[in-house]
Amino acid sequence: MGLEVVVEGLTKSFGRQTIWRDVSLTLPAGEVSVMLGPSGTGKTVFLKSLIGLLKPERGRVLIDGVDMVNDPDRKVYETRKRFGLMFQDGALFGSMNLFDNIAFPLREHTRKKESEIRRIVLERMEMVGLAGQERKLPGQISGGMRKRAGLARALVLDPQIILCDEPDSGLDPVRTAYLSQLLIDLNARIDATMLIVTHNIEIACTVPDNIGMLFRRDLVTFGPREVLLTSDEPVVAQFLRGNRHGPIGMSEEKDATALAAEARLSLPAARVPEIVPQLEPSPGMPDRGAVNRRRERVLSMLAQLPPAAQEAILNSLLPPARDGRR
Ligand SMILES: Nc1ncnc2c1ncn2[C@@H]1O[C@H](COP(=O)(O)OP(=O)(O)OP(=O)(O)O)[C@@H](O)[C@H]1O
Repeated sequence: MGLEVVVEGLTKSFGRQTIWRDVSLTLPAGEVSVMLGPSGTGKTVFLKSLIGLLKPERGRVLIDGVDMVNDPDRKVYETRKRFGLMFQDGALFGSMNLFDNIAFPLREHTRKKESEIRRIVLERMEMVGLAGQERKLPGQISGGMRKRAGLARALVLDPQIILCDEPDSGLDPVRTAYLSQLLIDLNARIDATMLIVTHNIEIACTVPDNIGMLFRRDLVTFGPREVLLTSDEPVVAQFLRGNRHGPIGMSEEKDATALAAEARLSLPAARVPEIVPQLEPSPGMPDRGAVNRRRERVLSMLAQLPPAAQEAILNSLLPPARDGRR
């Protein structure tokens, strides 16, 4: 099963620019979480801090007893091997074919025989729908295929935690829907803890068990998906609706004058997305182990959640009616 990731009081700056401060959250073991946030709010910096590639000034990131911020490099390096990382562009080597790209971490970090490497690489390529494409170069395949190749490479060392940085960037809506299903199927198959950074509302509404959001140097919220999806926080509502009106501006924050002018206008209400059911694994896939664990966890915290989130959670636990509605 995946590992729990506990983040406590994390603060990161570059020089005088504070990226975010005092961020605390727990990625529950084996569950899928999404981190939302407008461009430039430090989502990628957050991912890099989890794996110890960037060092926040304050706070801890605890994974199986190792603190990725403060422990010696040797321990951090060992724990990093338990992560699988999927970067925005797949981060493939352009001169290597897909097989060699995906085999790279195995050849670099293990002493496995070539026959074993071949078995693992072909299995992971099959998992992400790339069977038969081993000899293609990254330049000869589509962006979506490159992303799936990046995902296959992230899987070869059997990671217990998978971090995906904007897996949907550059994909059309149909390919994004396939990718969402692939991420859920993957979670069902390997039960890894997953954190996906994205701007994509479709992914946020259908894939994760938990959702968080970074804005203006703070973690606005992190918790069961129903909390953010029913939130009436202006920044959350604006982000979910993809609306110009609200605290998020072109350069991340609007100044007080612009906000006051907006408040004086009476603006048409934008469409509020409904809570849609979370994706389930494809037919033939195992059930997700995370579902039962999450149900117990969320029910134990129910009384502390806002009323709208409580209602949405209880509705989601009801058996579907004959017409498929809850
Ligand atoms: N190594 C670095 N040195 C200095 N500043 C950095 C460094 N890495 C990131 N930053 C700054 O940190 C801020 C957050 O960047 P980050 O890439 O994490 O944002 P993001 O939320 O992932 O954005 P996007 O959604 O556009 O990818 C930006 O202002 C960026 O310029």
